[in-house]
Amino acid sequence: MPGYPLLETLGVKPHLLVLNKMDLADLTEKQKILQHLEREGLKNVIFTNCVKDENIKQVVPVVTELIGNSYRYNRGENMEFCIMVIGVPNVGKSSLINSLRRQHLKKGKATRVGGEPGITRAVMSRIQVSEQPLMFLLDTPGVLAPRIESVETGLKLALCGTVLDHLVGEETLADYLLYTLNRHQLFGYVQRYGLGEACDDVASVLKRVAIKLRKTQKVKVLTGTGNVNIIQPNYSAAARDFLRTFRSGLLGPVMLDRDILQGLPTADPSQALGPGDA
Ligand SMILES: Nc1nc2c(ncn2[C@@H]2O[C@H](COP(=O)(O)OP(=O)(O)OP(=O)(O)O)[C@@H](O)[C@H]2O)c(=O)[nH]1
Repeated sequence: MPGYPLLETLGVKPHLLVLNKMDLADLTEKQKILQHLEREGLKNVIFTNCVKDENIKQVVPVVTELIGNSYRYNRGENMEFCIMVIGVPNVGKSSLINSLRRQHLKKGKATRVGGEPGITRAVMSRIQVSEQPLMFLLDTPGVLAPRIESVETGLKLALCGTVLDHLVGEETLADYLLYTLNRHQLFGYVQRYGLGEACDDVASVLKRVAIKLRKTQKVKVLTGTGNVNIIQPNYSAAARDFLRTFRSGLLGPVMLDRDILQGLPTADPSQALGPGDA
């Protein structure tokens, strides 16, 4: 995500950037991502998948080391670690806490998870995630920067489900999704919806999606000679399905911020560009 306004506020505190939902991201250019983040002052980065508990075991040791190396103001002999989980809505903050508990305490859910932004409504009491060291996490409601730097950044955030879809408009988002898939040459949607070939007209794509899902509705049209019933695709339902399919990874992993990485030198020349990265 471009811009880390919280970094200024948190600058003095040790912090770890957890990039979750790694299963949905195209990490072909992982080194470039890390380089870019380092240039922004973010050195401690872990990619995770909280659904499959991937890389979760790295979190506690890294956090322990970071705190160990930091100035322990007001801590005295208190050996407890209390850490705040901060991030945009729907990024997986609650899932991270639950995953850490599964890994370290063999305990399940402590905090509610949901597929929509805004599931966590209030700062909850601290939740234990590790015994040795004794570590507590505070789940917080998702936050977005008060000002989004550009319309495109806003659309990327919306595509990731950080705002409720209807606030942007499902069809607008579906249009941006189609544009993104075509730009990244991710043509999985062509076969999935039986389109025959890539298409940049969102209405045509949504029509196919609606027909495939049988999401069509009868509409009465008044003509000069009387009423006629016509079958119309349910574009909203089709747009919702298109977005859901993308967000579950079925249209392939994507790196939405690829444009930001372009122009950065590739650290490892053996890292060939993947299909769609031309
Ligand atoms: N594919 C994938 N989905 C994930 C991952 N982590 C969480 N999710 C899903 O993302 C959705 C949001 O997860 P939450 O943990 O509720 O996110 P949150 O950041 O706490 O959300 P808010 O409370 O709205 O701020 C849920 O449907 C999770 O199952 C992941 O690593 N990969």
